[in-house]
Amino acid sequence: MSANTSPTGQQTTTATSNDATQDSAFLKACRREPVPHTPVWFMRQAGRSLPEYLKVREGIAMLDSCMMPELVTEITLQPVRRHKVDAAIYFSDIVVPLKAIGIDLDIKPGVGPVIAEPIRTRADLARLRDLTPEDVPYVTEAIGMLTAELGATPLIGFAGAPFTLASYLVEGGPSRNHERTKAMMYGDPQLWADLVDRLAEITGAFLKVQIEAGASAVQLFDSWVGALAPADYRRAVLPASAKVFDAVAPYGVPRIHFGVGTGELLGLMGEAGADVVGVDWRVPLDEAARRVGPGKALQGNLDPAVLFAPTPAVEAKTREVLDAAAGLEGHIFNLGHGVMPNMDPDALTRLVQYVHEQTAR
Ligand SMILES: Cc1c2[nH]c(c1CCC(=O)O)Cc1[nH]c(c(CCC(=O)O)c1C)Cc1[nH]c(c(CCC(=O)O)c1C)Cc1[nH]c(c(C)c1CCC(=O)O)C2
Repeated sequence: MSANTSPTGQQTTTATSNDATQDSAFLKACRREPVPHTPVWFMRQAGRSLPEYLKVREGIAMLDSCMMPELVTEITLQPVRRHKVDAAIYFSDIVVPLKAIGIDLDIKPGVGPVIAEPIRTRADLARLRDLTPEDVPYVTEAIGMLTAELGATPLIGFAGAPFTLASYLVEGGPSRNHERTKAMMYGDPQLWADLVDRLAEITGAFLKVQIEAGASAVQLFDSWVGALAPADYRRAVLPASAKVFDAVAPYGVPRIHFGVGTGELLGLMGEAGADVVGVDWRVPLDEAARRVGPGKALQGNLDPAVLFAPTPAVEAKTREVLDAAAGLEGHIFNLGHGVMPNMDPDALTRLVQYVHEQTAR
């Protein structure tokens, strides 16, 4: 590692300045440079299906675990050791920055984030104060430990995008139809715009903390934005997501943008400012590339449920993904959404090996 100067003028020692990390297949693919093999990582690879994860998490609540740097380091490293994936993703959750600024919330096992007092009025907005690095000291500490341990393997930082965070905050928890969220978006456009703008500020600040600490790429999860039509996305969401990407642009680290059911939004999600667009399994990657347009890498997109089929079927479906990606300038292999809790970890390890073998150049 060597010292470099961050856009804020501070001297930092980060993984972004590590030549071996910069030469990794993952970062090369993000930059659309030639790679020795197609890089692979899995959304939600940390935790969930790994017995060693369940063991270290025993008796520790999800949100508490996110604030324990040594535990975060161990959990983040587990899938790298086991599966030999090409990148690590920082173990945390999209609601951590909200908790850090004082929003009363919890992550309920089997349910997801639950907000004690939802954000529904202009007065409620005042509870969404700015986030500073001092609010999340455990993030800086854990990422420092991680980049030292990871060596050449890049660390991906992440955050929830304004729409997906707003949905949890307005609904008060997980939602199938996002009724209250859309009611605010259509019924009080100014309040909605102010809410997502506030969330963009917080999210941008949270990603900056992760990059300053040593993350070499960031992913913005807009998991539930596929619920919107393109015109509504363009008007009510794109400006806020673009603000997040603009906030981290000066660092020059690759920015990945992902959502589920976003086939009709892929072009707009690229326009919001991503360098890499994540694609779920519903759109083949060659078609996704046409929708996104030139100048961006793609990430995806094996249907996670395929991992429950026998190995020959997994390999056949993986081959389809690789064939569709053959003409792309930059491809990062991933699932079309996250690892599921009851997935066989060995199937994931075999999948990494298979993609590496099939794409060795
Ligand atoms: C929508 C969303 C959330 N959190 C996240 C998203 C976006 C990704 C996506 O679309 O899947 C992102 C997330 N959450 C978690 C990570 C860490 C990295 C990783 O797992 O690889 C990441 C990247 C840990 C977690 N976040 C959560 C767990 C499981 C809880 C536990 O292990 O106790 C983990 C490992 C909890 C959580 N948190 C959230 C949900 C829907 C859940 C699942 C609830 C459940 O089914 O139990 C909100």
